[in-house]
Amino acid sequence: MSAGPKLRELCAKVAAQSSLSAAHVACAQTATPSSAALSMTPLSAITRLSLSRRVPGGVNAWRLLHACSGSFDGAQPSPQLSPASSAPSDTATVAAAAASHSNSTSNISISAASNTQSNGLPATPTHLPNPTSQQQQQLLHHHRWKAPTLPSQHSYHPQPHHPQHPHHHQHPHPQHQHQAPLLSQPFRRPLSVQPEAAVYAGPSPRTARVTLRTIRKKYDAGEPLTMVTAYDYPSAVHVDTAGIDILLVGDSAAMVVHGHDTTLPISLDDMTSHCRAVARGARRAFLVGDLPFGCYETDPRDAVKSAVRMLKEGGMDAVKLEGGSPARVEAARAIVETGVAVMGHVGLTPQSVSAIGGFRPQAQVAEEALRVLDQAQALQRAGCFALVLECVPGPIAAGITRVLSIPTIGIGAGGECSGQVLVYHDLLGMMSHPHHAKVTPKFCKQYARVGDIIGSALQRYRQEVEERVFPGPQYSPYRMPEQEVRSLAEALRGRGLGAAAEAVLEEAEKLAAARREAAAAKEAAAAAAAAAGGSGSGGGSGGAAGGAGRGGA
Ligand SMILES: Nc1nc(=O)c2c([nH]1)NC[C@@H]1CN(c3ccc(C(=O)N[C@@H](CCC(=O)O)C(=O)O)cc3)CN21
Ligand SMILES: CC(C)C(=O)C(=O)O
Repeated sequence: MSAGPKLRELCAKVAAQSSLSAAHVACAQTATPSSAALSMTPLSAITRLSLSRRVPGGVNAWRLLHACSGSFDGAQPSPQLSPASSAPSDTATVAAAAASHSNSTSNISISAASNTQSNGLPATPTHLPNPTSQQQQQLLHHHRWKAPTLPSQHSYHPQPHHPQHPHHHQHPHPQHQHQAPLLSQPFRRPLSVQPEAAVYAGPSPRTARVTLRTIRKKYDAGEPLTMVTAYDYPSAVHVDTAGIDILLVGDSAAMVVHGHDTTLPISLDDMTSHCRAVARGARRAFLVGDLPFGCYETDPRDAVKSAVRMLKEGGMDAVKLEGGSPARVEAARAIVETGVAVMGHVGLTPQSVSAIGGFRPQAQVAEEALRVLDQAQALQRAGCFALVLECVPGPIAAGITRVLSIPTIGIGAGGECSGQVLVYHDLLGMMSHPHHAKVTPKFCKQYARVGDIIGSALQRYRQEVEERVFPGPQYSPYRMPEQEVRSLAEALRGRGLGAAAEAVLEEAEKLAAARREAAAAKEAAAAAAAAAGGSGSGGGSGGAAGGAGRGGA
């Protein structure tokens, strides 16, 4: 199955361009019969797949190539190999070139020996048969979820992500997969109509998920726990990829997402919907779903039912409930006894806003502080794995944290808690408009002013549309062959639609002229770069030339 020296040479080029060691790109001629039998992938299939889908950053092409070239050293991908760099798409391009050079029937094989991670587990699919590109894509989807999870780890090093294309991925929830297939169905079932470009699938998961054990280890080691709220897919992706330990689908969604003034109106149905979206976006963080007002207070059995829904329908790992009164402690105990992890919440409990008379700081007198402490201890005895302490003075939080043997997660509770939580929109400065300033609590630090960025982007878009700057030729990608344009114009005239024919011809000519201009500018830039660099890589200008050719009127 020798593919000839040309393919070998091009494979070396693939390795060079992608910062892979040449050994990783094992060509067919070096494969032993057994490894060859294990892993034959027609490169032409990769070519078709990677070129047929215009995925910015070449994410999918990258993954395919990854799958076909064996594993990289160790479990962590090198930055060059992440979709954040341009290397993947280059790699795909060179691989495509290799395929066409060595004719489309050449095979590339994977060295079976190299296809394990440093933990000894298989890294990526070793066997890819010879299906259509669509089948091949599905196959990769299938294999992706077989990626092994590493043992629990403490320190998390966020991997570089493509800035515009954060790792989109479904939530694998491996433990659900093994324990109860039913639980995982809404989150991992591939769409029956799988889209051509699996942009939302992202690279295969490589990081261990945060579990109760991870949380316990961090707590025991005195390392601060991090928690942030998320309410939908993009916020979950952001929080998760930032390496936050715990992702809380908070009932603050009622306020920051739905625009209510309190958290009371949100329903359990709404919350499970938020949870599902979050579960699809998070792959590492421990997921906690807030039980909304009214779904757990009446009876411990209601509490259990609601909690079970949060896991079963919402894909959460645990639930949170507010309050430390005896009835709440009973509810917490009943849920824990059902086998669902519970996070408690004392201090300011926003669901009691009606009784409290506002979102006020709590436990500012000793007697009240002792009551909060009693509640915290009762919740711990009921089996809660952690507690949120909200809006209490730092010293009270410090005392409670010292006395408990489960972690406290503070919000407006000073720096001595075992961890901290903030609302996503608050810390990002999403609501920086003065109107919202009054609903952003004093304890929130704004780490950005994302609301300003969003506002100015939207204004620029509006302006460009109003001035007909957008879309322009650059964002008008769909072409019609010259011949077809002429036929269309003729047909339109035949129907007495001369004005429409004029419009067709004018726009076609305008776009063609813009393409010619762009191609000329690209060639000039390439020439200048070659003149300046001397040993430039001489980037392919075939596309530009083709464009100019097609555009010629
Ligand atoms: N965006 C947002 N961030 C939050 O932290 C948050 C929510 N929403 N919704 C649910 C609860 C409500 N929270 C809040 C909301 C406001 C204050 C606040 O501004 N308190 C004032 C006192 C107000 C009063 O006395 O009435 C303060 O000075 O702390 C505190 C916590 C915390 N949670
Ligand atoms: C503020 C946090 C702790 C919360 O409960 C929520 O976001 O609903």
